[in-house]
Amino acid sequence: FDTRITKLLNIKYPIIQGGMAWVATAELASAVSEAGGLGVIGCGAAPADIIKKEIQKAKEMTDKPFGVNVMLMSPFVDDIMEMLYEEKVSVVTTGAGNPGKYIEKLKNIGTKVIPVVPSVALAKRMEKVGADALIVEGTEAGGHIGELTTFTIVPQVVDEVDIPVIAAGGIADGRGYVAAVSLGAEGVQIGTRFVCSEECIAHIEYKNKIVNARDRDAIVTGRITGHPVRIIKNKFSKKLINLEKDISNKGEIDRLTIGSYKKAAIDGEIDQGSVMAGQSSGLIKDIKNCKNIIDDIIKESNKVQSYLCNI
Ligand SMILES: O=C(O)COc1ccc(-c2c[nH]c(CNC(=O)Nc3ncc(Sc4ccccn4)s3)n2)cc1
Repeated sequence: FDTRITKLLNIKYPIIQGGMAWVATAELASAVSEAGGLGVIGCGAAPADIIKKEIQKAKEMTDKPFGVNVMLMSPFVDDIMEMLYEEKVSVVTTGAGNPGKYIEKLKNIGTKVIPVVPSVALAKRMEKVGADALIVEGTEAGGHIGELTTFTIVPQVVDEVDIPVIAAGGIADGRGYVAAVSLGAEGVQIGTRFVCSEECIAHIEYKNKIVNARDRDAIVTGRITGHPVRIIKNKFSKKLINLEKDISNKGEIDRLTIGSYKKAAIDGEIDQGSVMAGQSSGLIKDIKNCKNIIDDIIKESNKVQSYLCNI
């Protein structure tokens, strides 16, 4: 499983855990890193001191590398970056924006910078401003998404950049890992699958909603506000879909969506909150610990690869 990603990040397997707001805490990140992947603490829209505490906790829970994911639409993004210049974590991933103005300072302190990009144009721009690698995320992913599928956007970016590509969006098992590598990726980022892990502090109702979800339950809302977000169908999503019939509800939709993720993910109000999850929800049938999640991906990918060698 040695790729430029395992070398760049000094990890055993090129499996990155998605840094999801609220639920990607030190417990989850350290469990993934201990299991040989890269655990990632999710900043979401939290203030810098809260994230600093999570980083300290992770440093006590594992000696292995872990990362921090910065959601660039957070009102606290500048404070978070200032704190990260001090903390010197090994990896920073970014989402929902362009991290161009922070990359140089992070790289100067030895932090690897890996932006999530949903398109070729942004991928080329990020390579030009010094990204160490790219997480190329397909529309299958949960939360804030682009419009292109993993299957099509990953090879197009691989063809256009020289830095390593990590595929994300819809990957939850060994088949997805092997498929991503076939498309030219040198690693995968996995989010929804890790929400349904024992170590993740997400509410059990949120985990069960994902486990019980079927193939067509992870729908997209917010396209009309310019912030498409993939969530699992529930009473709340039906309310959003109704509001979307009238563009004048734009502000209300955004406010409802961002503010209500905690309600589902932490408080377990899975009918009245936004249950952010990807289309891989239909593949996820159990809740298991991070070591088993990673070991099962590796075992299944070995099986798939030996099968591929014989066809
Ligand atoms: O062109 C530019 O300046 C930036 O363009 C981009 C557009 C999209 C992305 C992107 C897509 N996916 C990701 C990584 N994933 C995510 O960021 N997932 C998220 N889930 C919930 C979030 S909170 C939120 C934020 C906005 C609206 C609603 N909710 S952020 N980044 C990255 C860059």
